Amino acid sequence: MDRRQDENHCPLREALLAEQEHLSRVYARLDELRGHTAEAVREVHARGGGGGYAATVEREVTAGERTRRLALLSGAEEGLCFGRIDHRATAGEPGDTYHIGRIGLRDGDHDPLLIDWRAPAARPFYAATPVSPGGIARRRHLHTRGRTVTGLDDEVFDLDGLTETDRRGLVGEAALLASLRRGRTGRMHDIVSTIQAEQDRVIRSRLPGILVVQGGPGTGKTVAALHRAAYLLYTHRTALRRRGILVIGPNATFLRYIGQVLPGLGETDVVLATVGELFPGVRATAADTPATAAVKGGLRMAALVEAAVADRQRLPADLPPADAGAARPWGADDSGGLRIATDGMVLRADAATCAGIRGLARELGLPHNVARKLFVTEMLGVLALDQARRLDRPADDTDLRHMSEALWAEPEVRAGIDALWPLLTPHDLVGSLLSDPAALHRAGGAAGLSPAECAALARPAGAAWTVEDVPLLDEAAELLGRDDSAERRRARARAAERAAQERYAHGVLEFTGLAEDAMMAAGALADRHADDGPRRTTAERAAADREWAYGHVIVDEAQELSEMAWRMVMRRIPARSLTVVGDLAQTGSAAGARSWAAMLGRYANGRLHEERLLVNYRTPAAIMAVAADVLTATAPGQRAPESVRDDGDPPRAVRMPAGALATDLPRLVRGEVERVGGGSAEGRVAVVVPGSRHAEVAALLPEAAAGVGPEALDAPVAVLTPGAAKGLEFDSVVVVDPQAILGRPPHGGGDLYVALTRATRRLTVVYEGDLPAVLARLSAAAG
Ligand SMILES: Nc1ncnc2c1ncn2[C@@H]1O[C@H](COP(=O)(O)OP(=O)(O)OP(=O)(O)O)[C@@H](O)[C@H]1O
Repeated sequence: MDRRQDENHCPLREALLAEQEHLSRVYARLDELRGHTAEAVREVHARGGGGGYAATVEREVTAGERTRRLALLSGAEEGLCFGRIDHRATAGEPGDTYHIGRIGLRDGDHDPLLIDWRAPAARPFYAATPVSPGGIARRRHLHTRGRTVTGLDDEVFDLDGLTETDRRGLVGEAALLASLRRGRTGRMHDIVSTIQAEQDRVIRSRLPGILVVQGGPGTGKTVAALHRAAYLLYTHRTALRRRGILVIGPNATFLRYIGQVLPGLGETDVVLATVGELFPGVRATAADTPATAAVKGGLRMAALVEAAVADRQRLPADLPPADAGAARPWGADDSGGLRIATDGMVLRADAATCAGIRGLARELGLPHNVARKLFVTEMLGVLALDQARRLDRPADDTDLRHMSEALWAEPEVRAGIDALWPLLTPHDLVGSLLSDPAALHRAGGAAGLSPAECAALARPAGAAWTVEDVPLLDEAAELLGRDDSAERRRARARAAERAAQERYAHGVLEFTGLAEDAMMAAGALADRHADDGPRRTTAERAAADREWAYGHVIVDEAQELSEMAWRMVMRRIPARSLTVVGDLAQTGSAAGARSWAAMLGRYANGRLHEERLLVNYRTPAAIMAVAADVLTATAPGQRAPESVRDDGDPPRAVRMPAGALATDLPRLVRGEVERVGGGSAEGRVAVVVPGSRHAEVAALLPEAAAGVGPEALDAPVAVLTPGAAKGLEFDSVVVVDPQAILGRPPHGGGDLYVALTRATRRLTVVYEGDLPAVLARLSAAAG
């Protein structure tokens, strides 16, 4: 707080009055624009449904734009204006003053009333520091409740006569700290009014290339990444609205935790997904064991899947024998050729011919299912020729083509050729590979896997997909491709029609004046009319399409992604425009990252840029000191962030013998609920337990949300494993059995570090026997 501010001092009252006057003008303008826009939406709907295609398109463009605008204006009520910057006076001329807010507004004369926080003119509000004020004389934070100004918080940058130390002391932390001390609600909030300079650098980084944001727990990586999405959509609206932004998070709970931030900022063209959901049609949530995950996440799996595809392109001699007693009309003959009994005769293709056709099809370098077309055509040609010979019937090319077609209609012929080069789905290929130890060893051998590694991959047929399987499915889809020639013929016809529609849409955009706005690209508009199906947003279309190329991808908790997962993610973003946020000290997955360069360098083409966030905004210093000890002991190369908060209660350790857990733990947890929230919606408690004890502890706390699903965010108490707690935060955290958490391979130290750093106010560690040595600071505290 500016030290000149004091309740009895006139300048403050005057300043409050002046700000109130401005805020009232801003809200009056907002109301006015809402009224106009609502009226405009009503007007376009009132035009009715007549007028044919042209009128429908025009109506839809206009209605869509106006509705979007109305939603933006309606969503900007709370905290609409939160700051102001005063530029330095120059040559006797007063400097410009701008008010900063959630959206941009101009008055009736088009003069700016409010600058959107993402606009270049707002940048100094976030970037100015006492050392480099960037032409700013003062930054003011406005505190408001509803439409009333309740307080001011000034940082003065050109106050002569202050020492450097005094200037640093002026940095207005009041607004930030007030925001950080609020109780947690189970939902992340936006931070537009208090973005810090180091975070602002991340948010406004250039669009192209891979930006890695490495930062310890609570440094605002997630929240900065989400604001970056909003900033990019604002700054590169045309390109990104069309292609959308994909945000990848670690689990459904986390996605729900962050889910309100972007809509809260007025942005909806964003797909939120976990790695387990990136393959359309599969929603994997189960995880493999660390040993299996370590093998499955490695890049050699790409070679393994490739070898598995090649293994399904067989020669007759490779075909598995028919089951005992089940005679098959097709199979290998004595010399390794193909024999097919059909329509009263036996047709043959010798071994060398089959090998030659397979070689030809492979040489095409096309995906398996696409190259199959050539394999089938050639094999049918050979069989048709054999048939003609056996019938002693001369046949020209036209006859042979007809005979081939007739043969393809015979089930035995189809089955015989399918056995050599089957049409495969990714599900067939990966499912049958993992449940067939012999096939695993063949493909594994070709990919350089040891027998033990192949054995680690094996599992029963029909097992549910795991998160680690999803990149394999994606890899398989890539290698298998689709035989889409018929589809392509239809697409060519549609494309011609669409080109005509796009030309028409251009006309509509110009006519309605929206072309200028660039909010609606003609292509996107034409897309919406290209089929008769339900109208879908960019986000919906992108989520359903495996081959969708996004405009930007944000990956949170990125340290958990394996090499194979990154391969899959990179297919979604051929332009390689990514924001990757994570903390190498928190890696829990056996196949996760140990170095960003090692994980991502191969995709970056020299454009890998790393930013570091070093200040922890979540965890009070006393709790962070406990976590830092764990980090030092278990990951000596990593550095814990500095806490900005020194409030909160002293962390404590509570010894609870096994026999007392059933009565004492529920009592302790109830006490925490009372302390942090008194039963109100604000104030939340997490009990973090090792995976091996989750069920046992959850059973002791029946009122808690024990699932790992999003419902964990709705109850006042959640029982979570360290993995499920990743990225979340709670007012009070109770860590049960730290020794077992520490002991879990491969990254028990990282897991305990994650668990301890979820707390915003209170930390309790419940242990049996002796407290682990890495938590010695706690026993001193308890003593
Ligand atoms: N500038 C800021 N103003 C207000 N709150 C902030 C700011 N920066 C971060 N926070 C708050 O700090 C908390 C931690 O932020 P966030 O979850 O983004 O950290 P993180 O680096 O992703 O942590 P972790 O690695 O533990 O997942 C959140 O409650 C966030 O809202």
